Amino acid sequence: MERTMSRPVGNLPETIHSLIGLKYHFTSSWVKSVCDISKNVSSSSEISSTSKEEDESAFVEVQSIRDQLSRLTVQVNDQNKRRREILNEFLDLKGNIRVFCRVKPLDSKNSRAPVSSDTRNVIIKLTESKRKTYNFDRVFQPDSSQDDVFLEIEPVIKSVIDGYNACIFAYGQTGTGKTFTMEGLPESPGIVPRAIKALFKQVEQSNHKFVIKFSMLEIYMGNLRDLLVSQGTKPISPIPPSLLIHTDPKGEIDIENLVTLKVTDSDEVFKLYKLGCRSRATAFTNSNSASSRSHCMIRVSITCAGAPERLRERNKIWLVDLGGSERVLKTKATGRRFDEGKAINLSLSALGDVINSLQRKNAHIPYRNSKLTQVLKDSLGQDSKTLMLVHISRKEDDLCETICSLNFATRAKNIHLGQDESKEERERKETVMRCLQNMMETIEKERETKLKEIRHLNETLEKLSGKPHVIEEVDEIREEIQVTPKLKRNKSRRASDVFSSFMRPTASSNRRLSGADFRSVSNGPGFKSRRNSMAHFRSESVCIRMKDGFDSLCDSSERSISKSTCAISHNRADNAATVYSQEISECDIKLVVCEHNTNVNQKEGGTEFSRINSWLHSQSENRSYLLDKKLRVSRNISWERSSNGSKTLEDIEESKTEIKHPLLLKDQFEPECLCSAETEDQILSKYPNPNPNEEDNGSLHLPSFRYDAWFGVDGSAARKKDSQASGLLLELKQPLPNYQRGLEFKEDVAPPFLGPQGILVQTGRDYTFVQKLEALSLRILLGLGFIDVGYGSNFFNGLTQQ
Ligand SMILES: Nc1ncnc2c1ncn2[C@@H]1O[C@H](COP(=O)(O)OP(=O)(O)OP(=O)(O)O)[C@@H](O)[C@H]1O
Repeated sequence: MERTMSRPVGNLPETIHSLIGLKYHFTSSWVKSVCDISKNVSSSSEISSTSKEEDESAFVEVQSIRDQLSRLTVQVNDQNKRRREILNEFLDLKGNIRVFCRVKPLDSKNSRAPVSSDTRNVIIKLTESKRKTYNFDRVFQPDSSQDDVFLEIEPVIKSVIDGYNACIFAYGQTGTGKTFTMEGLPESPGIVPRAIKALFKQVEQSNHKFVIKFSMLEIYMGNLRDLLVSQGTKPISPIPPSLLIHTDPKGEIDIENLVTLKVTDSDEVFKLYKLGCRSRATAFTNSNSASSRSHCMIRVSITCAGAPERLRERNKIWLVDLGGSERVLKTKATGRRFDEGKAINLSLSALGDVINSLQRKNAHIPYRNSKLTQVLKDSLGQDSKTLMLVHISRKEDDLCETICSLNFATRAKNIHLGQDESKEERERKETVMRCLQNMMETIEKERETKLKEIRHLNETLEKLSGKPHVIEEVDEIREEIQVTPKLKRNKSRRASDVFSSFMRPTASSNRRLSGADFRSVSNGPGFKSRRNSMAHFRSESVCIRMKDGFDSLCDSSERSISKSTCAISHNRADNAATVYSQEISECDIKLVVCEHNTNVNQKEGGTEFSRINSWLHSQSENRSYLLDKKLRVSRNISWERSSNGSKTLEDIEESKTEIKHPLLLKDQFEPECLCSAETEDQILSKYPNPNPNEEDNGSLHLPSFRYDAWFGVDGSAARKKDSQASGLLLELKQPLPNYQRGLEFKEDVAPPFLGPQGILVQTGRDYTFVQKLEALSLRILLGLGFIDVGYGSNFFNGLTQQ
């Protein structure tokens, strides 16, 4: 009853009515309350009859504005929908996969140019009497400006606002202007800055709230690299989590662990873009002084909820500056440059195959043949808008490459057109397109007027009611940074706590599953002191460069995607120039430390490892190999590369500069710790700073050691009785042939190793493999994965005590 009395006067009739409806409850208190209400009516109306009128008129006004706003919003949404349909029709006529050609101006006027062009054709003069014509959706002449190019791109950007996925990429021989077209120069910005600006402008003009996110990566030698994450070059540099490509149930592609930043304006994007560009792999080549050695890919993701006119709630556009196609014979590239060129050409050819299959509407589209096409899978084909800009040179010297590029482009172009159109057909199409374009412009103008009206009404509404007309925000608006791990690490309860030791994830899979590791390690508590800096080591997964040797050891052409280094330290997140795994093939290494008694018996050790090995081999998914290794620590040998040091140790050499106080490995860790279930902090607390006078400056002290190692389960290697033994689990993405399973070191493979302990492999590819494996294991030891490695002592006890 109290509540009824306190209601506004306007509710009185309603209140009385409701009370009358409850006649059987008539009581003296009811009568009293009615009297109170009546009193309230008279006193209120006497006191504020004027303000009541004002309130009422304001209320009516607010109500009417709200009605207008709703009406206008519905109209704008209808217009958006209509515009989307027209734009789509327009783009369909143009072709969902469109191919443009841009001809680079000649460097010198005297150069002979066997290439000429008009707005749709490129004509190649093969001989005096023979010409070949290639036609395109549009040809940009040498004097075309960046404006001209962007004018053709703009409709695609609009369709991105409408919810379509899109992909714009620059293809062509190295040095023909791909980066110029995509990135441009400060005085003549290219597609990327213009597209970003256009996107934000469209978003501003829209009546919906959009969430825009930015990511940038490159595909270098077949591996994905996040360009927004600083890539360490040294063993102690942070490990960026591996980028893994996933397809969700809707068929959308997501890249696990890729840093995705929410951006609110184009300036933010440009800053990130600059940052990403700094990490790109470029190099001097014969054709271009700053040649891109990778495919640089920018992803702008757009989310907009509650916009029924959009095709989908979440979509994206990829802006790709492809690595230059090149003939290695011509570039005379050798070594790494050669390998880079080879990797670029392979993926470009895979891209060509995909586009060709899409154009032909083949049942099978070979997306899986390269990382590039896997990443772009949902942005190529179907309703996605694809634009390829083929770049060519007019130089006579480049004629061969020009023809190759034109042939590639023609393959891509043929798809939607089937055969070349007749002149009439083309003219008819152009008339329709012009008509559609006019319709679009009219709609856009009307929409702009309505949006202005909405803005004005919103301001009035805000003045009257103090509240703007609310557009619902999407959840993600509040999201600042999104890294996309498949599973987030549960800090309070780890998987390894829950599962029996056999089922625990391996260190490597932990790393994969915890994309946020990188950040959480850096920021987490307990990582403050310098001595604790060892705690940041996460040598859970290490990649090994497996050049030619490993390639041919593996049967399949599919490569591992894992990459990266061996250790992580939060205070070492330097911006060093990027050097990273260079070769296509890699293998993922997991460190498993096995408990042995000090006086390890060769026979026992062998049996134990064989058992573990056979268990691992039975896990066909893992393709894991256990490599038995004997670890020996010596005080006298510093961490130096010897004069006859092997080339394969160059990575290790890099770490030299980081060593300030050589320590003994065993001073820092004891074998039992290596398989202990203790946390990193617990382990580290046992190892105080050996030099307490020294200031705790957060620097990393690497152990200096040499070790005496052998791999293999055949037991042929001699062992020193007093050595501590431990085990390494090497998980290869590709199985090694059976005969390769037992591997041992050769004496002079890689100082500072001791040896020889058994010479099984002396020359050739196997030798290279072993060399690299050895270098790798040393790196692992440097990072020493004593932290949660997934397989603890229980695991081994469980196996060996059977
Ligand atoms: N249309 C153009 N107008 C003016 N300069 C151009 C044009 N195209 C390219 N250039 C210039 O040519 C040089 C090489 O261009 P760019 O680096 O963009 O080539 P690229 O195709 O990206 O090469 P790579 O594949 O090796 O990275 C640059 O100095 C660039 O400014």
